[in-house]
Amino acid sequence: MAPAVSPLGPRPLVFCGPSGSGKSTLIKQIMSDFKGVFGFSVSHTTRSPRPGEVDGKDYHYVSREIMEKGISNGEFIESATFSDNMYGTSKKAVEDVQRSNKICILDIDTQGVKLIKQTSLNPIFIFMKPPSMEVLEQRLRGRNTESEESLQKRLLIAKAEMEYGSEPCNFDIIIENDQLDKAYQELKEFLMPFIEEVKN
Ligand SMILES: Nc1ncnc2c1ncn2[C@@H]1O[C@H](COP(=O)(O)OP(=O)(O)OP(=O)(O)O)[C@@H](O)[C@H]1O
Ligand SMILES: Nc1nc2c(ncn2[C@@H]2O[C@H](COP(=O)(O)O)[C@@H](O)[C@H]2O)c(=O)[nH]1
Repeated sequence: MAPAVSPLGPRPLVFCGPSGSGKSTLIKQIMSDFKGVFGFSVSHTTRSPRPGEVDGKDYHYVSREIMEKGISNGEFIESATFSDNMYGTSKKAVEDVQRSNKICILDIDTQGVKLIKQTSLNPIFIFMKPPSMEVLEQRLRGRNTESEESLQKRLLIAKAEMEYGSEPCNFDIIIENDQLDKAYQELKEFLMPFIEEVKN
């Protein structure tokens, strides 16, 4: 049975796309330009924090044991293993944002998207596409957050995610993130009706 999610507040947004496609960059920009409109669903993960990441803001960093316990207690809407680490969206993370009447933003992988589609959350699905696999690799390397092993795993997963992203009807919009400004304008234009609804 699909997990129950309370239909609170505005429709959430699900951002998906290969690691390095620019999801966090665009999410941060839209949240900063429209303060008070969006709230981020802070996921749980078993991966270690990167320099600059803040516990409770970027992720809830937890042990595998805690994560597994939470999942078996039914605390998560969805969860997945991505490149050897566990990630998951707790019901609380989404409900906390929805209760404040903000648009809840989820940043999740394609496994999570498939699971969310089986719930009553009814979000808008946005796929962030890099201009090419070569550019994706350059950007991931440039971010300097991954070991060579992790980078190769992420690039392998990216191929499958690109296929899922390009299948018709899996996403409400596919945004190619080539020039950052252009991708941001496209995102902003798409989201404007939802932003206006929350502001009014
Ligand atoms: N249009 C762009 N042009 C050049 N660099 C970009 C562009 N968009 C994002 N980047 C850079 O690419 C890197 C990856 O972006 P980002 O971290 O936002 O990706 P992500 O999709 O959130 O990745 P992950 O899923 O691993 O968290 C960052 O260093 C970011 O600054
Ligand atoms: N299914 C889920 N995927 C998630 C969640 N939080 C993040 N992610 C995705 O994991 C990868 C890797 O993220 P990173 O921060 O280690 O680079 C990326 O695709 C995220 O979108 C989640 O709660 N559930």
